[in-house]
Order: sequence, then structure tokens, then C-alpha cells
Amino acid sequence: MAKRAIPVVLVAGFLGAGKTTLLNHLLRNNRGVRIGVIVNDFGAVNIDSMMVAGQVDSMVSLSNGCLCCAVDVSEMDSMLDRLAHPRSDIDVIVVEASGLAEPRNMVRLVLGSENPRIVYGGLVVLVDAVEFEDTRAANPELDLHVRMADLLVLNKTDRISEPDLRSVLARVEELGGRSPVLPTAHGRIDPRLLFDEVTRVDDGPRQLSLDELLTDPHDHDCGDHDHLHDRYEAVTFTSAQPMDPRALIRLLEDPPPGLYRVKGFVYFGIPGHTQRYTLQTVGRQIRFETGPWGRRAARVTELVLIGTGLDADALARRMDDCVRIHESGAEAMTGVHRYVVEN
Ligand SMILES: Nc1nc2c(ncn2[C@@H]2O[C@H](COP(=O)(O)OP(=O)(O)OP(=O)(O)O)[C@@H](O)[C@H]2O)c(=O)[nH]1
Repeated sequence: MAKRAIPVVLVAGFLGAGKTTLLNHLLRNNRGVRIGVIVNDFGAVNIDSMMVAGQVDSMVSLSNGCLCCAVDVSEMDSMLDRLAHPRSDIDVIVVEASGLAEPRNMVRLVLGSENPRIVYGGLVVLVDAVEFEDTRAANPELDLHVRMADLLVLNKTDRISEPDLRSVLARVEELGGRSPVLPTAHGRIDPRLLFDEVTRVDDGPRQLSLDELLTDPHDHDCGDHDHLHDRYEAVTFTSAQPMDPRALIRLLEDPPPGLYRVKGFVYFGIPGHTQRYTLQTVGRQIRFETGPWGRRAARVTELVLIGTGLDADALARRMDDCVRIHESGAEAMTGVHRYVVEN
């Protein structure tokens, strides 16, 4: 079976916004997901408590499957290739940009990569809630970075008063357009927003893994196990009726505010195009792959739509409007085929 492409998530943000803090949070709360990491500076990444199995050049291989490399952006391409080599057991790659990096170049590099084993996983831009107004006054390019983001993380909310938080949140939402904005402290976002959990074959009873032991206690000490879930919503859509390709593409190209990811299968049922269309979107990036339906799989559309601040009812109505009412010919598939990636 062909291996799934590895999403590459880019984490950017001005100096000190909390990128390394967020990365360490993801590593500690990886839920079994093997994260390959590309950073500019080894020092700050919390790998000391993980077992270092070996070191080759600037790459460290960890027993739990994480790999960390110290690179500058110009080396990123070859580092991605190394992390995504055919025998790699990495599930997701997270790149921490330096505080002064230009995210546009990194996005281009990932989107333009010829490596079929990687796929763009989104640009996350961290914003320091306390410093944002001063920093953007001195560094106007910051506004551009915020505009480019697929997901904005408004960090350090523990250090700001409620009225100031409201005002900086409004500013970031205004600059970010429709991109979801996630207020947080210490970069503690739910990793499931960025990447999927993986199911691995379990080989019987075992001791707690190092990953589980390292899981950030802060995520469990408030007595409310669902508190992380509150910050994002997932809307599930299922339809046994075929979908209207044009209507679906319109929704994906003009998504409702706050929508960050869409994933699942689509059935268009148009003669010549009845195969299974696997859909993955991150921010504005849309990607379809075609493939056969399993032998017993029902021809149905099943999508999960994930974001923050979503109006779930309005989104469900928009999805209902994408169900095909009229017969369509193959020409209706043109919009979809612009986003089909050969696999
Ligand atoms: N109070 C508070 N401190 C934070 C938060 N997030 C990060 N910090 C602290 O802010 C400082 C900078 O955080 P880093 O994660 O190193 O920031 P960075 O973006 O990686 O910084 P550079 O690599 O210099 O660009 C550290 O001392 C963190 O402990 C937060 O939400 N609240």
C-alpha cells in the first residue's frame, strides 16, 4: 500500500513569540504521532529527556522516532528529503522558522517541493499578545506574515488583561482575514488541530511509553479533560447523495471564517468520475487524490471540517447546499481536477 504523504507544518512568528515553547508542547503531547523536527537551533528544543539513539551530521535520531536537525532555511529542502525518505517512520514534520525568517520562502519551498512523500501541512504563525502592537510598529512586515497564516496562535494570553486581549484579538482577526485565531498560553494548542492521530498495531500489554510519561501535566491538571477541545470545533458531514463539484469547490475556495482543515472522502458520482476523491485542505491549500473505493465501501461522502470559532449550523447548511440536485456532466469536474494531485 502506498504510504501517506507526510504533512509539513511550518511554525513561524517574531522573535520570542513562543515557537520553541509550542514545539516542545507538541513533542510532549504527540499522542503517539512521530514528529520529525527541523529547527534552527538545537539548544532550546526539549530533547534531553528523550533517548538519543544516534547522531549523524546535524541530525539526531531519537528512539521514539523523532528526528531533529539544526539547519538554516537554505538547507531545508534536503532536510525534508532526509526526514521523508522511503523508510522513514515519521508521521508529520514540524519546521520551526527562525524568528526573523520570511515564511513566504518556506511556504514556497514546501509547496514547490518535488518530493512526492511530503505535503504542505499549513503555516502556523505565533503572535505575542503582549508585544504585538509594538513589534508590528517597528516591523511592518509582520502584518504580511499574519495575513499569510493558515492558523494564527495568539500566545502569552496569561500576560495580558482581558480588555487588552480583546483589542489585540480583534486586530489579529482583522489582519488575518478568515484565518482562524487561537488564543493560548505557553503554546498549548491541541496537536490534533495540526495533525491526525495515528493508529499503530498494539503488541499487547506494555508499560507506559516515554511519550506518555512525558505528556505535559499542565494539560491534565485542571480537572477538565475537554478543555483543549473547547478551542476548536469539528463538524462532521456525511451524505449518501453525490456531491456537486462546483458547489463544493466554491465552498473550499471561499471558506467560512475560522475553517482550518477539511479531510475525508468525496463521492461525485459523475460518469467517468465515480472513483473515491480523498480531500485534504489546510488553510487555502486544497488537495484531492483519486483512488478506488474499498470492495465493500459504500459510495458516500464523509468529511470532517475543523476550525476555530466556526458557526457549525451555518457550515452544515453550506455543506448541505453542496449535495448535487441536478445531473452534471464531466465538465463540472474541471474545478476539482485543478486540485487533483497524482499519487
Ligand atoms: N508568560 C508566558 N511566557 C511564555 C509563553 N510562551 C512562551 N513564553 C516564554 O517566552 C520566552 C520566549 O519563548 P520561545 O518559545 O523561546 O520563543 P521563540 O519564538 O522560540 O523565540 P526565538 O527562537 O527567539 O524566536 C521563553 O522564556 C518562554 O518561556 C506564554 O504563553 N506565556
